[in-house]
Amino acid sequence: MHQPNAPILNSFPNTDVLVESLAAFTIKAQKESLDKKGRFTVALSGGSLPKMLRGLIDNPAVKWDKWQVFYVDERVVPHDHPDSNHLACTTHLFSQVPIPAENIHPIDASLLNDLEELSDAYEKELIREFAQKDSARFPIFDLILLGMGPDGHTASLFPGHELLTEEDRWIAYLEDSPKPPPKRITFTYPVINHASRVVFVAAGKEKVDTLSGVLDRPEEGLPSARVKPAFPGQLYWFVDDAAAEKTGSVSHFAKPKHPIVILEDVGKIRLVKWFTTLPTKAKTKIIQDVTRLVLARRKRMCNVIEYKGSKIVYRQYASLFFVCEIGEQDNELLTLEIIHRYVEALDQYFGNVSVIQAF
Ligand SMILES: O=C(O)[C@H](O)[C@@H](O)[C@H](O)[C@H](O)COP(=O)(O)O
Repeated sequence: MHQPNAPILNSFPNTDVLVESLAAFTIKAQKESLDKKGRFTVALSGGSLPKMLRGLIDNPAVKWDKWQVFYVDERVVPHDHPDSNHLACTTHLFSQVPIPAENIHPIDASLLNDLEELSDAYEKELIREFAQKDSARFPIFDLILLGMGPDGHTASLFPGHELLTEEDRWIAYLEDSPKPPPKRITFTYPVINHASRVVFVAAGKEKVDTLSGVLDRPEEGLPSARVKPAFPGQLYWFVDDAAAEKTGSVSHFAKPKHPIVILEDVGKIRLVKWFTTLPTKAKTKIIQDVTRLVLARRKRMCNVIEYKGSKIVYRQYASLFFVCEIGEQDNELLTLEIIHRYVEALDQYFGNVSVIQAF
């Protein structure tokens, strides 16, 4: 039996870039699912997540009529209650896009007084969608989007709660949620961990310690660290740099002191990521120098160029050059490896990274 795939961590300088990348990722997942089976099954969380999906609004690539949307967890309140996750998703997303109402699956608001019936009814709603199509024992969602609370909870699975060990039910309920409101229903781990893709979205410095705990010390068993989609499922993290600040898993890659540049062979800059604050003039000069030096290289030449007390390390992939400026003491072979890993990660999202349009 295969071990679960290692999580893929993406850290972005701010939420706007995160939102854009999350939308691109979702559209790619949608395409893969539609190509395979003509529909796209998605589960959404509450909290800050609905707002993070704004990159999908006005995006012609989204085939809303093919989406079937469920809620990872829901607070047991009427649909128009300010605590309702369905209301949050409707306000921030569904009311602004052409999704057919029947493709959205909220809880049955007539059952709010009976949590057992409410969760059973939601489980049946899932069964109607998934049974005989994707799965028998557990549904296989194409995409589950999760948030993470500062205590490490995800969905409505809280630290130390008995639901962390639920193995049979698809949907469980709780009446003692530490995060208000106390009454909720939630996907269980078997459902989350059977998905094809699970994405955590976490931004802000209040998540920094928890994120480091979840990624660097998963053995501590925080609820978010228990999300490990079964092979071939894949777990992704979309976070901002503020949340990733202490995470060892990215520090070697996402925190170099110098820029990373993606340059097209015709001299066009495709992407620049700075890790230091410099005046615009100085940045422009560095980019001009890097472009000139790299494009003047012939194929067989060494991939390292000395540059004003630092080193420029580059690798060419088809028409794209991936360039890093590193310090004199930094290891160029390691940098070449890091570039390669970066290209592999990009490949996973966008397909062939040599296809310029992907950027
Ligand atoms: O209904 C809920 O409360 C959520 O589904 C919950 O699991 C949420 O995703 C996290 O608490 C993160 O919330 P933030 O993104 O607001 O921090």
